[in-house]
Amino acid sequence: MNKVIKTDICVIGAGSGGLSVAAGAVQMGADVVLVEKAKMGGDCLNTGCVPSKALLAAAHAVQNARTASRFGVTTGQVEVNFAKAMDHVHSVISGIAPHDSVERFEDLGCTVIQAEGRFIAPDTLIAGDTEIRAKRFVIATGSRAAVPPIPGLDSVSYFTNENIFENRVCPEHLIIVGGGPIGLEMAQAHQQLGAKVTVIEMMTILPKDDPDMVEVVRDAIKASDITLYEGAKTKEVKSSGDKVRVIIEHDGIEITLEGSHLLLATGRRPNVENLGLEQAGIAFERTGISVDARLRTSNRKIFAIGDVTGGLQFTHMAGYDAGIVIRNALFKLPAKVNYSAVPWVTYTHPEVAQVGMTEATARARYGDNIRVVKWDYAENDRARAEDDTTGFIKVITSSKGHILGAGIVGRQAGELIGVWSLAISRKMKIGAIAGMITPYPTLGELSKRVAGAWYTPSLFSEKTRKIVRFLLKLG
Ligand SMILES: Cc1cc2nc3c(=O)[nH]c(=O)nc-3n(C[C@H](O)[C@H](O)[C@H](O)COP(=O)(O)OP(=O)(O)OC[C@H]3O[C@@H](n4cnc5c(N)ncnc54)[C@H](O)[C@@H]3O)c2cc1C
Ligand SMILES: NC(=O)c1ccc[n+]([C@@H]2O[C@H](COP(=O)([O-])OP(=O)(O)OC[C@H]3O[C@@H](n4cnc5c(N)ncnc54)[C@H](O)[C@@H]3O)[C@@H](O)[C@H]2O)c1
Repeated sequence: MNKVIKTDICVIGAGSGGLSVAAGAVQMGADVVLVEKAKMGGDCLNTGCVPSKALLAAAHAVQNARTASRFGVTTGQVEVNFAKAMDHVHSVISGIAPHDSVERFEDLGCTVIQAEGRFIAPDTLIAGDTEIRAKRFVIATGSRAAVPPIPGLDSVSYFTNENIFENRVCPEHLIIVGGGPIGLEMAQAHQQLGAKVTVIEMMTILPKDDPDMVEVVRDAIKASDITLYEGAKTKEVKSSGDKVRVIIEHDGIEITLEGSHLLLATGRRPNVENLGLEQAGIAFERTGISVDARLRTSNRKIFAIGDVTGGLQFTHMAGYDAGIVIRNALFKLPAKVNYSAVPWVTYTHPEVAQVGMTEATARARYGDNIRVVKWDYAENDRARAEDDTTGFIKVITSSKGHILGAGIVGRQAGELIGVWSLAISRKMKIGAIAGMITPYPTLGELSKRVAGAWYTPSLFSEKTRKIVRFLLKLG
């Protein structure tokens, strides 16, 4: 006989999205049941953002040591203990884990059930031996690595984001299929930690980003000894003793690569299986659960948020979605998502950050009725002081100066994009950024200078000179 719980909100999945809804809802007075079948914290904490950025931090430490001689610092031979780098990764995860733990959520007042959730009716979920009847459900079951249909893949062992952070031996030669954010972040991390790395991308790397910015990353990757094949077809994978062979076709030529390890970083699949979506009357597609602008599924009492909806798959988006659901489910407000000011960052060196429209999107929508301004890192004194002048900031505005989008490629691009997110979400004009006082010398001055560049043609024009000369004559 199943135990029956009646509750206000039942959240399925304790990752970035589910935890945000549960924590918010319970602290605002709702009865909340949280169902998680694996580790609390989901992908971001255990197999995504946190371990990848921690590994990159270790890799950057190595790179800084290797290149310190340009500052007159002698380090001697730089040695990497790969297992200790992974210890760092896991200590960061352990440090954050209490915040996402069962104990914390139970202390907040949630009922946490550690089992797989599956709908058996439009208003009932079963998890272990508990039947949960909720006024509202929130599906936040995330996504997993997509495994492409490459012949031979089932005969070799390979990494995905789910197991690569368990590896404690530096790969001799890591072959990565996929040149998106996961592929490139892992490529640089492993290359800097001492592995030989090859990336195979079927189209172009970072296909969702501005090609001008991607060009800067491509140059950096090629300069760093990572071998990159773009427009390459992965035809077959074979094992060869303790090695893996990957046969690709590139520029009409067949190439056999031999590596010690293989990583698949070829996109994501939403976790929609075994959820009983049909029993709950929830429509879904291969790309994810279909939702309206209020994040309601086709069963209006059930919401879906984060990666499982197949939209922009970022932790901050799952968190944003959670806020929309809380307003709808708890406060009965018809809050709708607005994705016009969503930033994203790929943490390569140089970093790539984007918010709002890219130049291509803006041109597709407004034709030539836009303005594009750029400013180089090479013109920034702080970037010079730190001997890291690669990159630029690019801002796209309407002809009247409304900010439509901004992209930054270079050092700390991710830290710099925030001001542009705020500007776009608050519908600011470029003058607001140009008028801002930024401390000297900071990379933040890049934003002010690019905004200033918007005014340069009119500010230093013959017309302005005539007006100034006239006014000065008045005494
Ligand atoms: C390598 C990597 C690096 C990344 N780096 C970044 C980054 O730097 N910045 C960024 O913003 N994003 C990053 N992401 C993306 C980010 O991790 C995801 O967008 C985010 O975790 C999505 O949150 P979510 O709540 O939708 O899903 P998840 O965090 O995946 O949580 C879903 C949870 O649901 C559980 N679950 C699934 N099915 C059931 C079920 N039937 N019953 C019970 N529980 C279930 C799962 O076990 C999981 O814990 C990265 C992803 C990867 C893979
Ligand atoms: N810094 C970040 O915020 C960050 C970092 C990592 C991941 N993520 C999130 O996770 C998602 C997944 O990352 P991802 O890099 O796996 O996916 P992705 O979809 O962004 O990129 C996958 C890449 O693999 C290529 N590809 C697909 N099949 C291939 C094949 N058979 N052979 C060669 N190339 C192939 C695609 O053309 C694409 O360029 C991202 O879109 C993002 O939402 C974010």
